[in-house]
Amino acid sequence: MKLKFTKMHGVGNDFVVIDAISQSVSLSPEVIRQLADRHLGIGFDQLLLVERARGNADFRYRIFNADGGEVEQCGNGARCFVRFVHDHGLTDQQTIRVETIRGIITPTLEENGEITVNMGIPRLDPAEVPFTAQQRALTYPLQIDDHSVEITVLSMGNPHAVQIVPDIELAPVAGEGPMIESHPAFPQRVNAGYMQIIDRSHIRLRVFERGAGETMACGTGACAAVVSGILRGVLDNQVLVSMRGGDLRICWLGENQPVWMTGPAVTVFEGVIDLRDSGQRRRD
Ligand SMILES: N[C@@H](CCC[C@H](N)C(=O)O)C(=O)O
Repeated sequence: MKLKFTKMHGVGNDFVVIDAISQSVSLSPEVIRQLADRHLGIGFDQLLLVERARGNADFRYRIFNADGGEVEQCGNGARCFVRFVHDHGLTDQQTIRVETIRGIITPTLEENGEITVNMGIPRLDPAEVPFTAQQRALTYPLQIDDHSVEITVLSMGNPHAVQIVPDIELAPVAGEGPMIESHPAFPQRVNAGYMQIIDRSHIRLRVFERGAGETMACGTGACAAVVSGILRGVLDNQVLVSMRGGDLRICWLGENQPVWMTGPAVTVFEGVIDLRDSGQRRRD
């Protein structure tokens, strides 16, 4: 079966986006893992499926990590989704309503080509993350091997654990990130964020993503880090988040308010892949 796809990125977080409205698409987790392989497949952090809405939204949007698991939310993916449906003539609306597993998001294509997304209200109750703490707290100690880290835990539709570090370049993202990601306190695993405060309106951020490893940028991670910094009293309401792949602008006015994210989305190339060949790309 031949499948048309578009390779895109949002500040370096890369995607394969597939129109599942005009093509019939059924991808097992194993095929997604093969396609995600950067040597034997196409290579991506996440795969996005553009589908017809089931309710009264304009589209449905499904997100799969490179490990083949379906997840609830993806900030950089939401911006690429908007660029994709516009470039492919699937809509001419500036603001579109998109169904995700965790409800509807409403991204807007701005005049300058950037995309602003209402990412929804952050969930701070541990049970909603999910996180095993009994009560809500500003930060929680998390025991990792022989040391403990102080994390803020919240859901942006997907789970995040954010810690403040003095220097992002020295943060133990590769060594510690996987241990936080699969810590038993997070029954559905978690995205592990490391934030360096530059000043009250600027942070640097690295994220070890659940199901994908460290990425060049994480949109929901940027939202979670800013919410964490505002709750801790070290950030203002509007923050520039600098990641290895580029910058996002995040705005949050406080509890029970949605988080707003603005940034670019870029198409890299269009392609066609023959899924009948994908079994031969396996390493095992
Ligand atoms: N890169 C994304 C987040 C993708 C999902 C995440 N890895 C998860 O498992 O929750 C973003 O830009 O938000």
